[in-house]
Amino acid sequence: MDATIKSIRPNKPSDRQPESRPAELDPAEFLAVAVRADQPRPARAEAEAAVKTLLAYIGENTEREGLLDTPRRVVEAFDELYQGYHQCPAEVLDRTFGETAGYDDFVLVRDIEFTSQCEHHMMPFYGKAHIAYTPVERVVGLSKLARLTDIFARRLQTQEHLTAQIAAAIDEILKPRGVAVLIEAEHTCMSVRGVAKHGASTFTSRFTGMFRDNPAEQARFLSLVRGTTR
Ligand SMILES: Nc1nc2c(ncn2[C@@H]2O[C@H](COP(=O)(O)OP(=O)(O)OP(=O)(O)O)[C@@H](O)[C@H]2O)c(=O)[nH]1
Ligand SMILES: [Zn+2]
Repeated sequence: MDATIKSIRPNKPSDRQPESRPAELDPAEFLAVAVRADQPRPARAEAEAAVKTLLAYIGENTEREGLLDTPRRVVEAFDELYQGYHQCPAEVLDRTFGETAGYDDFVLVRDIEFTSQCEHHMMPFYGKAHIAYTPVERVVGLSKLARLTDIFARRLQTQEHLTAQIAAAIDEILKPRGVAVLIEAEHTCMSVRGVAKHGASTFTSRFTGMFRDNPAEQARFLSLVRGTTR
């Protein structure tokens, strides 16, 4: 059985949205730092105690030598995996360059590796993001598209939400002629637990502006992503 989910197809006219940004996306979530400095959060010691509780829950002896430092390590790993809550997408795309010699095609960065955590099970999903945008006069540093991907990936996510947030941030901040984002990923909550299907890939895409309105541009983006130029 082919478990691959493919949601990519050129938009039919009836699919076109008048707004490039989906209504459910709040600019506060894709433009700003997600955790405000004044937001109350549990102390680190409380987080470590919670890890100890989970260890006891699975039946472990929390006092054995090999586990003594585990709560600290887990909380440190969380700090790393979820650092995107403290990072600002708008700042990453802040620096642009104007000397483009009138460049007027889209810019595509393909195969941006990422790891994110699914918000249903807090288990990793990982894969590649492919991002294109068509600049208006100014371009952004290429690495910034990868940095933007990491900011959103290092938060609890669904793949659909991650895809939409990346597109919305680029759309809102750079105001390009269009954005195309395609993400392909494997979800460990689906491969190592639950239905346990290894190798199933999930594809999600978001097109705005000229990519949304012009199926030929979508097709050109998709063929470049697949490595087959037209
Ligand atoms: N749409 C979407 N679903 C996801 C994503 N990550 C995980 N899921 C799914 O979230 C669903 C949660 O379903 P529930 O029935 O509430 O939870 P569950 O009992 O653990 O489901 P199973 O995984 O089927 O065992 C599962 O079908 C997951 O495969 C994602 O990024 N997008
Ligand atoms: Zn999951």
